[in-house]
Amino acid sequence: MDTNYGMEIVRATEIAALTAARLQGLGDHDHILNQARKAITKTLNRLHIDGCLVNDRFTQRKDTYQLPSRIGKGGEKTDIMAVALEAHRSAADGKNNATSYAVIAKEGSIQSLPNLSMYKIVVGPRVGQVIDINQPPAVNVKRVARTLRKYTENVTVCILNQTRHQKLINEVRQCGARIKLIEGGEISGCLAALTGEKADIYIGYGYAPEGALVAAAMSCLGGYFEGKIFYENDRDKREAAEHGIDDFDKIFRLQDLIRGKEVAIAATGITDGEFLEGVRFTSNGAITTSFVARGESRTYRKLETHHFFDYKPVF
Ligand SMILES: O=P(O)(O)OC[C@H]1O[C@](O)(COP(=O)(O)O)[C@@H](O)[C@@H]1O
Repeated sequence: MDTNYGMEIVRATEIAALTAARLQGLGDHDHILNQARKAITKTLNRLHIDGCLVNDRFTQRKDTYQLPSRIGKGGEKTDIMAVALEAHRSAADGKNNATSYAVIAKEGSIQSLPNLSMYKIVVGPRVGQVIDINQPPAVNVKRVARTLRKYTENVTVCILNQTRHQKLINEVRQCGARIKLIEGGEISGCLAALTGEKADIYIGYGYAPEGALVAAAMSCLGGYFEGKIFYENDRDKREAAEHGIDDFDKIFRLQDLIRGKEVAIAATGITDGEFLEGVRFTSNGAITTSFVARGESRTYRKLETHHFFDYKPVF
């Protein structure tokens, strides 16, 4: 891509984060999600791109504001993913881990995925390709421990707090590793494992489209990912086939989800999370924490942005 779009899309995640943070804790799940989606759309639409929206989990969901299928003012053809507000229930309930994400990539390079569950294992570049999704969690945790030269007891496994993860949680407990249980926001849990700052490995079910976003981050930061779509019935398989998926046992890895290095990702924290701090309001504005990364250069920026509402009339 001709432009470093990372610095452009971070403005959109910042605006979505500021918008959502204003509604944090008010308890209205749909409203906060819709407002964040409107805000990110407005800013992304100012970009000089002809962006094709892919992997929006809320497409066709009734009562949810719909992002347009083409984004931008026109220009370079790109793919674009926008998760205006991940963990919207957490944000509406005033809980942790709500984050805004956007990804821009060369046209046709992002795999379109069905709106189905995906089991994922994510590790950072210091761990690399030692994991195997077909092995039990304890085996993978022990491989991570060995590679990082840590005692298993000192390995931190990030898991979403869901009832269907109880077996996983028990197995990890039995092997002695530490657990970081998060209430929502699997992407931020995966990114925590990628950077290795707050977790060493992420394991568990989430949505398939989120897998592509994690893969985009991995194209920029390194790391290793394996994901398997969970099919409950033939209808799920037909849905996957519409996205060009015909191998229903396929293990998805980075190169299956993001083709090439021409990708940029931005994220801004809304509530405090595993990966980024949430929005902090001040007497005259707010401070946001974001990260921006680009696949081609692997440059990774962490930004603290000071917003002054006197000069941002929309707030
Ligand atoms: O519990 P479920 O329905 O499998 O949902 C898992 C999903 O929930 C989340 O934690 C939060 O989802 P939302 O962004 O829709 O609020 C995602 O990160 C994750 O993919």
